[in-house]
Amino acid sequence: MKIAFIGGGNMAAALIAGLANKLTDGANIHVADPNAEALARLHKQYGVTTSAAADAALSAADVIVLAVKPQSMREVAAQVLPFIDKAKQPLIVSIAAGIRSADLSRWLGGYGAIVRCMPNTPALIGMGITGMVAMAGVSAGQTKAADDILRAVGPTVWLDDESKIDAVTAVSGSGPAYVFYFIEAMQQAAEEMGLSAEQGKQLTLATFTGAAQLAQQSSEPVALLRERVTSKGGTTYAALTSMQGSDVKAAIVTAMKAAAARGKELGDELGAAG
Ligand SMILES: NC(=O)C1=CN([C@@H]2O[C@H](COP(=O)(O)OP(=O)(O)OC[C@H]3O[C@@H](n4cnc5c(N)ncnc54)[C@H](O)[C@@H]3O)[C@@H](O)[C@H]2O)C=CC1
Ligand SMILES: O=C(O)[C@@H]1CCC=N1
Repeated sequence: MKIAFIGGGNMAAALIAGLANKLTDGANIHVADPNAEALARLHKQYGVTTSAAADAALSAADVIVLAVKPQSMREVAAQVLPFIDKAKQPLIVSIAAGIRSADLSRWLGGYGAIVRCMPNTPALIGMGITGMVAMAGVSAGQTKAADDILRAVGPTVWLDDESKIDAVTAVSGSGPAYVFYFIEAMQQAAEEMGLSAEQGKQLTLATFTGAAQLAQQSSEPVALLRERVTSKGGTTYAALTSMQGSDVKAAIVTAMKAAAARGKELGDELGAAG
């Protein structure tokens, strides 16, 4: 499979790490990006071919992954359009937050073979997860190709309704940042209570990994796992009572709804143009 990436930034690099020399040879991956340093790094690490902008190399691609910022998608669609081989009908995969398939299709002159995805950065170590949805014009073979590409970096969750992808963005797309934020807070507390930075990091990260694995492997609800840690009148009870006093759960729910609302707003704002 020949895959072209338009945009070779954080998320593209994470996807390429999972794909190159696994699903397909590095030499079968082309990356177009004006950032010469990013291209040099990707070429050195994976043997991908590169160019400073969308060019004729795209015509050979079976799949074109659009991995630029949502604000650049309309301009990038115009740059890509002349190089889409209409007879070949390559699959377009968009990973941009907010950008709706219908708007991208319009910017690509009414193109129908589009899959919209929301991956996340743990893809870099093969532990990502991606929500995805296909436009009606996507063939079964192309759906499988999109699934193969994203599954190279973790499980995929197919949606029946594109509007749900804003919720996926709020949960798993942005989610790693919430987890890192929680880790930062726990590390800060560990240090404030006299542990070294290294000890705080080790204890916090092992706790996150262990708790996540336990939740994953257990058939019991996560609330029950939480209750098992929480002895009445004990230390965990003191911490959770403090969190409830600050309404931490409600704050997290509100924050995630803000992420989903921003995804929809990006779609409204950017999709309205042209
Ligand atoms: N970073 C994340 O955790 C996630 C990001 N996304 C989506 O992935 C997309 C990319 O995000 P990041 O990789 O984080 O951004 P980034 O800023 O790291 O990468 C964007 C890249 O696009 C390049 N670029 C800009 N204009 C271009 C053009 N005309 N042609 C080719 N390349 C061009 C930039 O030089 C840059 O290297 C965004 O739409 C974002 O919504 C989706 C899921 C998770
Ligand atoms: O923050 C963002 O907009 C992107 C989409 C999901 C993660 N990063």
